[in-house]
Amino acid sequence: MPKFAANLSMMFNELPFLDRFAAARAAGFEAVEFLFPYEHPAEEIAARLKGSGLQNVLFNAPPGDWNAGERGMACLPERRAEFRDGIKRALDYATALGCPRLHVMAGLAPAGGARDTLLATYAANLDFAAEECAKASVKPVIEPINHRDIPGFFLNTTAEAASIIEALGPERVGLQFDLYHCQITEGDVTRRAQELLPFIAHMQVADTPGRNEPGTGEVRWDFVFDAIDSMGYRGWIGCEYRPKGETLAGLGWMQKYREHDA
Ligand SMILES: O=C(O)C(=O)[C@@H](O)CO
Ligand SMILES: [Mg+2]
Repeated sequence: MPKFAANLSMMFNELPFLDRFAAARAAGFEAVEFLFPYEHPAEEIAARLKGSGLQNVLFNAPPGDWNAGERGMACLPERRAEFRDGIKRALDYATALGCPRLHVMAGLAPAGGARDTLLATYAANLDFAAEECAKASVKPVIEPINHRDIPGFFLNTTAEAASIIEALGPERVGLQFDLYHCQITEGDVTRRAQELLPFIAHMQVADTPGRNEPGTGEVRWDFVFDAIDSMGYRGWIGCEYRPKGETLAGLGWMQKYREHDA
């Protein structure tokens, strides 16, 4: 049975961030993910997790100046020191929150930047992240992102991600397989999931093209989730979608997975 985690950066936006934990638990979730915890003390988030009986299964390393458009810095040669500091900061949070996965965003490829240099920086930074994460029993994950949502993002395809992971060692760095991005960039999502299964350490989902709940767009999710389950994926699937209306009203698609569980 697929296991779904609520993405608290996108879901339950009717509430302030810290109140979304209890709301997710009341809606039946047992796990949550979010983009960035850094505006809140780790102890405060840990208390919300404990108080709601939730586990935190994923969050992101500091991305640089998000409001200025930055989307990570792992591929940026001149940001290596900042990248390293960010990984250490993220691991302090991961330790406090008991979180097993850390999403390390590649960043935007600078105009005119030589791809070989960016790739070498990306690999070296991920190697550093893998070393540090291993000490904290955390697995860093990388995610190919479509060019429509983040134009210029350095990592776009699952093939690129797989070749980087293969070089670094799939036991050290995993794939964050976001079916929404894959459907936009590549399609063929169940075949991709099957081929990439040995690399996948976390999944995320939203329907396409609107990035809303499963069932609001073009994909037949019953088929996809059954296929993912049958192929033996037992990790978390983060609900990284923007609810079309109120979060709770849009959770009908999950009902059959809960009823099956009972
Ligand atoms: O956008 C996504 O997809 C993510 O998973 C985020 O972590 C990065 O924007
Ligand atoms: Mg994602």
